Amino acid sequence: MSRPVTLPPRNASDHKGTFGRVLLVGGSRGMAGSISLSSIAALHTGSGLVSSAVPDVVLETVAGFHAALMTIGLPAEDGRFSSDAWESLCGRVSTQNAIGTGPGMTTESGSVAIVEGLLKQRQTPVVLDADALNVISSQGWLDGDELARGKDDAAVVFTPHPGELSRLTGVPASDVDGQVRAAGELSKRLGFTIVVKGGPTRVVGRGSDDSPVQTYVNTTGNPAMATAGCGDVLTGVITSLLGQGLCGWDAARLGVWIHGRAGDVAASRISSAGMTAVHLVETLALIADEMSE
Ligand SMILES: NC(=O)C1=CN([C@@H]2O[C@H](COP(=O)(O)OP(=O)(O)OC[C@H]3O[C@@H](n4cnc5c(N)ncnc54)[C@H](OP(=O)(O)O)[C@@H]3O)[C@@H](O)[C@H]2O)[C@@H](O)CC1
Ligand SMILES: Nc1ncnc2c1ncn2[C@@H]1O[C@H](COP(=O)(O)OP(=O)(O)O)[C@@H](O)[C@H]1O
Ligand SMILES: [Mg+2]
Repeated sequence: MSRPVTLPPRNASDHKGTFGRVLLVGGSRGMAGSISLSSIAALHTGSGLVSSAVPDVVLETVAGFHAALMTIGLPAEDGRFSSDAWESLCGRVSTQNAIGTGPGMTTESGSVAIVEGLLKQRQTPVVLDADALNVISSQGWLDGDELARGKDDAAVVFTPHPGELSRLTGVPASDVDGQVRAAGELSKRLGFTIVVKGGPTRVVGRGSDDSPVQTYVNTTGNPAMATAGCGDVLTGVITSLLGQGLCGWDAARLGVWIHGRAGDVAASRISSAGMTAVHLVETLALIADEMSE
């Protein structure tokens, strides 16, 4: 198996705290499934403690998807985060080993405040996906270098699909090479790791502060994964691996590898046309040990 990096084996003395406390922030009325998939994916790839912070109106729905999940209801308006949601969330940020945000959260004012708050803090590693990326492009936050990460700052990982990457960089989704180049420039300028999703997925970033920006081409995954929610699952996987102590570059490479591997196993056990993101997230639990030494 050509895993890009491995996790250490579990020791007899390990406890849930050993494997990280992570938080997934997102969802809205109508898109409660997205952040639930991310959260369950984090549980199924080894995180010790997983919480979902969601608009209060969808708390019961999200909690009902998985008994091991903890849920935090944040202030909501019209089914989505209201502008004071960040105020309720910000005190929890430093208690987490990693945070993933974006799936299903819309780009309204409550989400803008959450994404801004998570980008301004530099202590907790973050994964930004879906509407979190759409907020960043609509606000023009990548225009300057204000968000650039230094060597003591926690990792930032972006997980755009080609449509989201086009909004971030202006390079059309049809220009795959141009998108990877633009992601490389962004990564070099800001110090982020960028997952350019597709078939195949590429990870652009650097392993350490002094190494140049590199591109890793993933070897797993298939078009059976072209079904709603498979990207939401990836958000949770990478968040989980950051929470287990991997750097952005390693978490993203191992994350896309195990995610694609689960997609390959699910497609062969179910069917290419019939597998869904629910099958994908269930399969992750069956094969998660393939990430370990
Ligand atoms: N169960 C749930 O709750 C789920 C909720 N979800 C939530 O829905 C929200 C909207 O997210 P989204 O990704 O569906 O829509 P959007 O950001 O408008 O992107 C689509 C645009 O990009 C373009 N595009 C070009 N190439 C592409 C490519 N390879 N892959 C994908 N797109 C590609 C594409 O072009 P076209 O298809 O027209 O060719 C189109 O113009 C978000 O909050 C998300 O988290 C989902 O996660 C699903 C499960
Ligand atoms: N043809 C394909 N080959 C390999 N992987 C794919 C293919 N189509 C989709 N995927 C994978 O599925 C995921 C889709 O992500 P995304 O578009 O964000 O979905 P969603 O927002 O519905 O969850 C990505 O990880 C992508 O790499
Ligand atoms: Mg997505």
